[in-house]
Amino acid sequence: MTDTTAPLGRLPFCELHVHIEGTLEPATIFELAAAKDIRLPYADEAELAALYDFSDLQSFLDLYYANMQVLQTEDDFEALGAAYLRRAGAAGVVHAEMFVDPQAHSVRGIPESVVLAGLHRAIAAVGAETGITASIIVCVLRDQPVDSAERMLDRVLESGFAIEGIGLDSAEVGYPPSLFRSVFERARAAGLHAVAHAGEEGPASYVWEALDVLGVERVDHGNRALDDAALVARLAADRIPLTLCPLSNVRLRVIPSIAEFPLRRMLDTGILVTINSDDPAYFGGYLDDNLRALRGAFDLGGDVLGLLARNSVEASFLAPARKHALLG
Ligand code: HPA
Ligand SMILES: [Zn+2]
Repeated sequence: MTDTTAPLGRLPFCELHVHIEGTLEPATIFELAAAKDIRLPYADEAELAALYDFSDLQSFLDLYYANMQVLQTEDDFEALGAAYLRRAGAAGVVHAEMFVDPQAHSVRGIPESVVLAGLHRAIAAVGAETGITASIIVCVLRDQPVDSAERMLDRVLESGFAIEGIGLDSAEVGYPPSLFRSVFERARAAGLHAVAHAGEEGPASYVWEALDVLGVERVDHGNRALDDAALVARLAADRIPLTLCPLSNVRLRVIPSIAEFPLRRMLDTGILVTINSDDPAYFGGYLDDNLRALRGAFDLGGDVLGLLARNSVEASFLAPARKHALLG
């Protein structure tokens, strides 16, 4: 019998694909709404939870953006970030690179500086408490105009807050990465790392564009890369990591069930794959829950878990000395 109770064990994992707004738990949505006198369109948590039955990425995004209305102040973003970091740290995550969607907040009148100040307070507070480290990757909403992304980047850079990188997320099909060439060029010139969601619902050609037009160093999801042998060879040869998200793939119907998650195929190609939670409050679990689901489905041995932990460290943007210390 495989022991599925302690999936992270003592292995040091980095989480590289988690949307901080996707850690907003139903109970917190109701608490924040009550505190602010916001009328939610659901009577209680059970009615909200019943909506977490998604048919595709867009059906999830509609709820994800609607629920963000309860996030308004620096304190709200601090509490959101702190709750995630405590939860992740308790499961054994030693470092997290957290996505945030500034345009989803600025459109509601909440400046980038408020969002970033709250998240930085959370990183400092929980870091001091537990030793976990974290950084922030600001994501461009690819279904919004390029001009909106340019202004978001301007304001993030002007804010002076430390930012690890730029990413690309939201509705994928119909919004190829190449639309955002100029934004990514400026971000990389400003010293930011670059990543992008590609090949979750969109085709392998979007993964090529993310690499060759945006210059990304990691691809988020990237499942559809398996459709293209030349792309697989490129990802493996250049050691471009994929940040895979098993429970997300099941809940957004990218795959029919966890048993179809292409972990073995991915590992066999030699691509540097990592396991992540994406939007844990929406998709049924945090990083440890994702690993537990994989262990339940695939009878993974300690060797594979060890490899996934090492890959997560290698794929992170941590300084070489810290990587070395974590890799032992
Ligand atoms: O899984 C996702 N895909 C694209 N955009 C997102 N924004 C939050 N989660 C996701
Ligand atoms: Zn994602």
